[in-house]
Order: sequence, then C-alpha cells, then structure tokens
Amino acid sequence: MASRSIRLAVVAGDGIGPEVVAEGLKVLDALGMKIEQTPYDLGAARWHRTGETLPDSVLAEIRQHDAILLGAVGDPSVPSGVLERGLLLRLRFELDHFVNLRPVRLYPGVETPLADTRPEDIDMLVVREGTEGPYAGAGGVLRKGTPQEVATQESLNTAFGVERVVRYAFEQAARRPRKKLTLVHKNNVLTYAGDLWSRTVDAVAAEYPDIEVDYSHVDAATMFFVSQPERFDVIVTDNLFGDIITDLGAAVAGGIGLAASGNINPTGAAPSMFEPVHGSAPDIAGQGKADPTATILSVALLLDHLGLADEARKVEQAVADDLIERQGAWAARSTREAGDDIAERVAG
Ligand SMILES: NC(=O)C1=CN([C@@H]2O[C@H](COP(=O)(O)OP(=O)(O)OC[C@H]3O[C@@H](n4cnc5c(N)ncnc54)[C@H](O)[C@@H]3O)[C@@H](O)[C@H]2O)C=CC1
Ligand SMILES: CC(C)CC(=O)C(=O)O
Ligand SMILES: [Mg+2]
Repeated sequence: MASRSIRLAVVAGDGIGPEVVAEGLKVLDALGMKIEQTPYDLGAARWHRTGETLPDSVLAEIRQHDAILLGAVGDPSVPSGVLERGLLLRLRFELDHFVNLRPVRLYPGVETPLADTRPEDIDMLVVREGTEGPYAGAGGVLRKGTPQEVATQESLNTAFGVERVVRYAFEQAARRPRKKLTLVHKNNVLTYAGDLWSRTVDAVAAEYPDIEVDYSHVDAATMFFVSQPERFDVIVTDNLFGDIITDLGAAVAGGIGLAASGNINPTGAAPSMFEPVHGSAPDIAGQGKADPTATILSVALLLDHLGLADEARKVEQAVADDLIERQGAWAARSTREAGDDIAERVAG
C-alpha cells in the first residue's frame, strides 16, 4: 500500500467539518506520503444549491477510493435528519460500514472530570454496530400533525448483522492485553433485540475461551463510565447505544474534541470512512475554536486501517506529545495553530 499513492476521498461537510479536516490533511501531508485527494462538495451548501444529499454518481466515485476522511454533516439551515440520514448514514449503509470503531482513551496530560482517575483507568474500545438498530430507518408516521399522530421508529437487528459485529469485537478483544468483552444493551426491556444480541455473544464466546465476557445494561453502563471506567475493555453494542455512550466516553476522556472514530467495512469490499465522533458544532463554526485533535486521531485510525502502522503510530505519538505539552492550554491556540503544532511534530 505504501509504495503507491493512496486515493483519499475527502468529505469536509458542514460547520467545523472543513476546519478540522484541513488540519487532518495537514498532518497527512507532514508524513510526506503520496496521497491523491479528491474533495467532494457534499453537505448543506450543495443541498441548498441543488437539493441533493448524495447523488448515486458521487457515491459510485467515492467507492473507487482507498478510504474516506469526513469532517461532520448537519446544519441548522437544513431540516434535521436530511443530511444526517441522506448523506452520512447513506455513506455508512451503502458502503456497509458495519463496524463503528470508537476508542475511548485518556491520554496522559489530559484532564478528566472524574476524580482520582489515571490514564490506565480509561482505555476502552467501543465496537458500535453501524448499519442496523434504530438508525436503519424502519418505522413511520400516521396522522401526522394531528393530535392523533403516531410515530414509530423500529430497531432492526438481524442475526447476520449482529454476529458479524460481535465476531469483530471478539477479535479485537483477543488482541488486547486484558481480553475482556462487555455487551452493552437493554435486554431486560428490549427483549427481542436484546435476546438476539445476548445469544449471539454467548455463542461466539464459546470460540474464545480466553476472553472474559460480561454484560451491562446501557443505563448502568453510563453510570460505570463515570464511577468505574476501568471496568471496561472492549464494548460491543448496538448503533444507538454506541452513539450515546461514546459521547459520554469522550467527555470522561477529556472532551469531544479528542474522540476519533472509524466506520469500517472489514471485508475491504468498499472504502472505510474515518471521522471525529463530534458533529458540525454550529455554535463554534468559523471561529477557529474547534479542536482538530479528534480528526487527526481519526487520520491515525485511517492509516492503521490501510496497513500503515508506522505512520499511524507517528501521528498518534505526535498527538500524545502535544497533549502532554498542552496541559489544559487548549484555549490559547486556534484550530490551525493546533494543527500546525501536531504537523510539525509529525514532520519531526
Ligand atoms: N458524524 C456527524 O457528522 C455528526 C453530525 N452531527 C450533527 O452536527 C450538528 C450539531 O450537533 P450537536 O448535537 O450540537 O453535536 P456536536 O458534536 O456538533 O456539538 C456538541 C458540543 O460539542 C462542541 N464541540 C464539538 N466538536 C468540537 C471540537 N472539535 N472542538 C471543540 N468543541 C467541539 C460543540 O461546540 C457543542 O458545544 C447537528 O446537525 C447534528 O445532527 C452530530 C453528531 C455527529
Ligand atoms: C449524526 C448521526 C447520524 C450520527 C452520530 O451522532 C454519530 O455517529 O456519532
Ligand atoms: Mg454521535
């Protein structure tokens, strides 16, 4: 992979998306690698201009790349859900990103709101299912706009979909020193879906006798994230629970500006997509206030995914060193200055 140029599709998106993506690309450039970047004009501006979210022809072009770097989508000027479903979720679903990989890690030097918590206490890998659950879009509305309106939003869980993500999570757990996997769900109430998830984890666990397996209801898991984060190593969970607990994970591990993610298609049949966990943050867009670190760490995940482990470690180390030096001084730098500092370290 390293010998030829990497074809990278870039979807900067909305709000702070373009600001943080610029810094992610700056860090990639600092590695001195051959990267063919194709920028895609997708997001609120295109929707206003053309009414399009993700035309089929653009999706077909994006498929021809090795990976995708995405900033964030969503804008207050566009009805909620239009871009989130029509662009972001469409990319995840069409490219079959069934693993949404979200490390939750407290880096040395980073302040956590949790008392007496050391970096070794917060080191988890959340494996969130990416193509099913309540995000699948099943449901509908009856008698809309009347006092008798009924809205349903169903959670789709298939044996195939659950098993493949659970297997992926076990593989991840097997590679980590603690070898522990926790299923997070709500199987005491969501009895149909929860039962499928629990039975699947039990069945796959039989093939991994060295892995300690446990279970936490999602409500209790949110409490443990704050009170005993050291309980968790690898977490496997559904699309919605994974979305929610990883914002909480970001908060306990130093803030949403540090949380990275990868939407992975482990089969390699389509490009995987890397993006910060955060959204388009319209409240700070255009002000140079966004922390680009989450995007830069997502670039490290992208490099790792492409088999460029040395380059990935270089980027991650540059971020780790920057975080130690930062010591709470984030507000003193703009988005661009933070990107410059990290890129300089990468360039060495
Ligand atoms: N993957 C994506 O494209 C996502 C898109 N969204 C969309 O983004 C829009 C805003 O959603 P919100 O719920 O407000 O979530 P958000 O993550 O954009 O912002 C939540 C809070 O975190 C802050 N924040 C986010 N990223 C930051 C960064 N890099 N540095 C410093 N502060 C940061 C924001 O200023 C805001 O106060 C909505 O349209 C939403 O649908 C939300 C989450 C993910
Ligand atoms: C905007 C949503 C579709 C997704 C989201 O919040 C996320 O993936 O973290
Ligand atoms: Mg989210």
